[in-house]
Amino acid sequence: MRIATGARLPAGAERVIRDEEIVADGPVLRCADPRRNDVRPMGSAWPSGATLAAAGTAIDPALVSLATAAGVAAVSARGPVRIRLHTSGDEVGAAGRTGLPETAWGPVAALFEAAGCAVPRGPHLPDAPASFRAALLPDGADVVAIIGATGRGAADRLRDALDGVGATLPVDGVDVRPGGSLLVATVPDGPIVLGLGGNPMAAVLGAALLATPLRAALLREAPRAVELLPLADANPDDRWRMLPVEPDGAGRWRLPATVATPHLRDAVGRRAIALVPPLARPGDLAERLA
Ligand SMILES: Nc1nc2c(c(=O)[nH]1)N[C@H]1C(S)=C(S)[C@@H](COP(=O)(O)OP(=O)(O)OC[C@H]3O[C@@H](n4cnc5c(N)ncnc54)[C@H](O)[C@@H]3O)O[C@H]1N2
Ligand code: MOO
Repeated sequence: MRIATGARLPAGAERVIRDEEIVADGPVLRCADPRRNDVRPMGSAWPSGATLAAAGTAIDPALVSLATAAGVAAVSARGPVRIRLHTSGDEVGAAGRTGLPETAWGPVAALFEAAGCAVPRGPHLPDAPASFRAALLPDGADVVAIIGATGRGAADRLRDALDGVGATLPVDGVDVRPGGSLLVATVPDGPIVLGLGGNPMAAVLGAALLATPLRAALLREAPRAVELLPLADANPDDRWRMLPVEPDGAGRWRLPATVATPHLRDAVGRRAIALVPPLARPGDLAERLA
């Protein structure tokens, strides 16, 4: 009897032989190999009760497909991490010669979104204590991220606002540049607060550094190995650097010669962001952050 691939086994049949394995001998169909059998018994892919993905596995399209194949109609999941993202500073977005165009929210949001986070836009925060105090109020966001105001300048109200709500700062600056001026604070009964350096490149690189570990910690994901990129160029700097990088087409990754922080010129078209060790030489490895 002829059946289509994937059809149910007809009642009484014992074997399924592929069309190309069959030799027709008049009305009789013969199979050269007597062991050949293409029946796929129900439940043969994995034993009943098997764990198909460990707890803490990130949900990706393959996992959704696998759950569907296994007849699993619902899974319980954590996330996505909700990051309310604000810009700050009186000069940012202001009209006239003192104003600067706002150029950091979009790329920072894109980075957090690429890491699987939901990124609602918070209001722009003028340099006034009340605006920063309001931003720290809980509203269901897991994280409040603020671009700018990490510094200790007269206009930087974030630290005062954090003091006012009794926040602690587990991270207050990271020895890496650019973008090392970032801070991470926890507010009692409130959100986690990220302060990202205000220069757009600093904000983007700081977000790249924090996005994946933050998501992994908040969602209690199973730890995963980092991705390492072999470098095509040296890092002459004796400090850690975060840099937009691009493949050289021969298995290594090129570093930009310079990185300006007030704009993203040196990030345009770059396929990854790497954390490059001090004095790295060509062939050394750098962690891929994004
Ligand atoms: N006395 C010192 N001042 C500064 C130093 C320093 O070492 N000593 N470091 C500079 C560096 S590097 C950085 S990064 C910043 C970090 O300070 P903040 O995080 O408080 O950043 P802001 O002062 O708010 O902004 C810095 C710069 O970026 C512009 N900005 C801010 N937000 C945006 C936006 N959304 N779009 C476009 N541009 C933005 C802002 O106008 C400032 O020009 O501290 C430096 N100062
Ligand atoms: O440290 Mo700033 O973060 O270099 O631009």
